Amino acid sequence: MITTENRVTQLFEQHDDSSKIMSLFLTAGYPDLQACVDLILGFDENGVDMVELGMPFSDPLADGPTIQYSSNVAIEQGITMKKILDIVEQVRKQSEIPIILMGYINPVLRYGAEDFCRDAAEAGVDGLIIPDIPIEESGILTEEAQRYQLPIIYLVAPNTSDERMQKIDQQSQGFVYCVSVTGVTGAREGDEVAQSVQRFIDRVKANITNNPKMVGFGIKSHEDAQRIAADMDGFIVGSALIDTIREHYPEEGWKEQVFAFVRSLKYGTE
Ligand SMILES: O=P(O)(O)OC[C@@H](O)[C@@H](O)c1c[nH]c2ccccc12
Repeated sequence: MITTENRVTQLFEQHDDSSKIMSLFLTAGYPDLQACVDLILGFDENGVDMVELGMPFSDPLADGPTIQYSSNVAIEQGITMKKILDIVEQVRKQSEIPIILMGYINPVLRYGAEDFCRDAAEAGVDGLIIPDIPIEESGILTEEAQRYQLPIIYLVAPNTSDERMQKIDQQSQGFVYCVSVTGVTGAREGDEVAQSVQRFIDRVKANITNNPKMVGFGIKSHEDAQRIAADMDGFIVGSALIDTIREHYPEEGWKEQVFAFVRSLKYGTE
């Protein structure tokens, strides 16, 4: 159990039902280090409730082309674990927005599980999502995460059985990440996501009763989000955000373009 109040826990406790919680996934160090800090600070002022900061990895098995692209940009510019934690530290000087680190286990173990959890907690990280550790293998991180009061958030997907969803719900802390489609990340065309997703959402509702539920994958507009997250606590957008950054960076006024997109995701077109 996480004992002291954590920013993620607080977010869900204090949130009223008037709107869905919006979490954005941004690759750490994309489009460059300083811009990444500026974006997160701006998110806080433009309706974003939580940030998933992606730790770039050279072999990202679940990432679609957009996120792979942003990871490659960050890696080419020399992103490291230390620099990722620096980003969080910089943000924490000015903002209390909940930040979750998301990435693969390999770089975490290379850094050292204990050192990683300690440094992450000290920098002001509020939780971890490590998609490639299943609950059965979470022992490599749980004790350390617990020691530094870092919730570990687990994922469910359409191919997760009812029974397994219940197990994951028992172990997950903070919320459960509901991946709405099987396959890699990325904005999908038309109604593809909404149509296939309802059965999954119904199973999520029946089996995940302990934790708040966030839904992600393929959401690219306010309308998508309202439809897909109707029965969820909130939604996560990654690729559509990164595509928007890619479209405008570094032209003049690029950040304002990105923030306008972010507001439209949360509130609809102004
Ligand atoms: O990009 P999308 O389709 O908007 O979905 C978010 C997703 O990319 C982000 O949360 C994520 C990035 N890498 C992942 C690996 C596994 C699960 C989820 C993720």
